[in-house]
Amino acid sequence: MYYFIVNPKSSSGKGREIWDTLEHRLTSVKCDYRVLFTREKGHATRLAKYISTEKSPCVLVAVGGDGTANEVIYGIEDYSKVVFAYIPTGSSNDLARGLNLEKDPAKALEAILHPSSYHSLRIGVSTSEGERRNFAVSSGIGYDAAICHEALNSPIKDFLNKLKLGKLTYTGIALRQLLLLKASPMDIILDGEKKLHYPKVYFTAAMNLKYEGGGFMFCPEADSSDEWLDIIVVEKMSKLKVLMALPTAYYGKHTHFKGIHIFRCRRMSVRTDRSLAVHTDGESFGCRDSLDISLEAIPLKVITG
Ligand SMILES: Nc1ncnc2c1ncn2[C@@H]1O[C@H](COP(=O)(O)OP(=O)(O)OP(=O)(O)O)[C@@H](O)[C@H]1O
Repeated sequence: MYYFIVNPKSSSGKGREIWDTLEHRLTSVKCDYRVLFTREKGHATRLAKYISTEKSPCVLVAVGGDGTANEVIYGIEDYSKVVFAYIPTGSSNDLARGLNLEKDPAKALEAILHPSSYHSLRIGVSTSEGERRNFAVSSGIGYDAAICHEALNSPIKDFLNKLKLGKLTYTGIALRQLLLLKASPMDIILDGEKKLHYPKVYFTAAMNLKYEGGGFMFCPEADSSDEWLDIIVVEKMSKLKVLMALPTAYYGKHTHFKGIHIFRCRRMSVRTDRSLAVHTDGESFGCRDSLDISLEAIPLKVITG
């Protein structure tokens, strides 16, 4: 049985239109399915929790942007009871890009109805002050999260999505946030052993997949099926240099810049002297001065083709 959790408001309202086309196909092939529409932030998590506990085993399909996929995964209580699938209808598409999923919704649906390949996706966990969030793509603190926080409430995103230029939202906001950006001291501990102190950090992100922010390949070696988190720390650069490094990150060539560090670990703790924006898969996890990141022990089975 297929359960579809659809965010009709994804990609500034286009999610509903895309779903109507997909549903036409589902009814024509007489597929056994149920659809549930999200009504507000956090609703996809509640729906996924209900389906994965009451209706499993099943295929649980998130239809929306990275935020909807994140909320659905966060709601799955027991990864061994569901197969997860994803139809991207958002603007940043980092989950689909990172897992090499079909980006065209109609083709993605065909792959889900006739699956031939699966991926064991290790899910990341961010915790802070007793709260936790899961992530499939990445979780970051500082500049990258400040961009996400602004994008979540941006009228520019709606406007550019309507012009099919949604990806530009993040570029525009990234430039604005760069002007406002203040570097912060950060203490970073990797696997409880390696202690790092950087006096002027712009951001630190734990990457489960290669891309975040709509295609920035921040950690070119990240592999979500392994037991490692790939970490990027960007520190002690002039803003002009950050501006020069950012476009090269689309191709993963930024790692040669002095001040950009890449690490691998199973656990990371970050401490700062003031609260900074935090994101999980581009969704806000508030502002925090402490953040602990690790990976779930059991992988989630994902249809990839
Ligand atoms: N019915 C709804 N009305 C308003 N917001 C919703 C609704 N359903 C879900 N949301 C929220 O919409 C936000 C954005 O969703 P999502 O990420 O799926 O789409 P997107 O922003 O278009 O895509 P992307 O993240 O790839 O840019 C999420 O925070 C989600 O919780």
